[in-house]
Amino acid sequence: MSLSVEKVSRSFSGDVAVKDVTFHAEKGEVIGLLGTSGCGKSTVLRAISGLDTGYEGTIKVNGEQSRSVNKDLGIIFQEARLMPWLTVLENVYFGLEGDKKEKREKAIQLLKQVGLEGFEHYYPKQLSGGMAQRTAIARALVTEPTTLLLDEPFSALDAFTKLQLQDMLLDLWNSYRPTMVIVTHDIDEALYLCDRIVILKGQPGEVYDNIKIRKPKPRSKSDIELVKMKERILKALELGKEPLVREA
Ligand SMILES: Nc1ncnc2c1ncn2[C@@H]1O[C@H](COP(=O)(O)OP(=O)(O)OP(=O)(O)O)[C@@H](O)[C@H]1O
Repeated sequence: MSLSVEKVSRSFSGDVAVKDVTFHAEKGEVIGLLGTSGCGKSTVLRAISGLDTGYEGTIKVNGEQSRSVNKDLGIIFQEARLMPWLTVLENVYFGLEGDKKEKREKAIQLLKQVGLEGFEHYYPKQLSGGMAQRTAIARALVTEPTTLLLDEPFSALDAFTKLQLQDMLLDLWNSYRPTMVIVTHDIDEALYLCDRIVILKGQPGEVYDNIKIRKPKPRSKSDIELVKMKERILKALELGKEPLVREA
């Protein structure tokens, strides 16, 4: 098991934000954490990342208990969070250790893969939102993490750029095969990218449904099975209180 989240609960000042959240990912599996605003998606992701350690329960990444920020993890946020005084290239290799020439070569290769060849010496203020996010994705992948955590990575982008970056992420996943957890509000995005969708619901947020998607990728957005799953997810987000399925 590449990622195991077992009965994770988190309270803030006595208020329970998420309760007994459990799900698992095989190596290279792409998990979508889906749910309405405030149900605790980012709270769960922060616990997995090791940025937050105040939770109850157990999280294991590659079999190891995760209680601190881990080199095996790459994190991508909604905003690119680049360092403004560094170039695109320097931002990408900043966290790498070792020989400078090798670091630069690795970063240049990643920048090529995210479509930023020729922009290596730009500064963040010269980039569009999509270019900044491409840089952030290159930075997260340059260390070749086994696990990539993405917190609403495309939600600040325009619709067209978002579709382009979803395809780019699929290509990168094909090259590096990290296990991924993507927090999103966007059902279409989850159905396009994910092998499993975990639906959180309620306050405190609990796992309401856990749907395995066996369709090979890339997928057609009008695929009839995916359309049916979308209906199931919409229903899950609107109706009912009891969990449907713990894990398919
Ligand atoms: N550091 C914190 N201190 C206090 N409360 C917090 C903290 N982090 C999260 N919460 C609370 O936990 C609950 C879940 O928040 P979280 O951001 O995880 O939800 P979310 O599903 O990611 O929401 P959104 O989709 O709007 O980003 C909310 O009620 C939020 O106010």
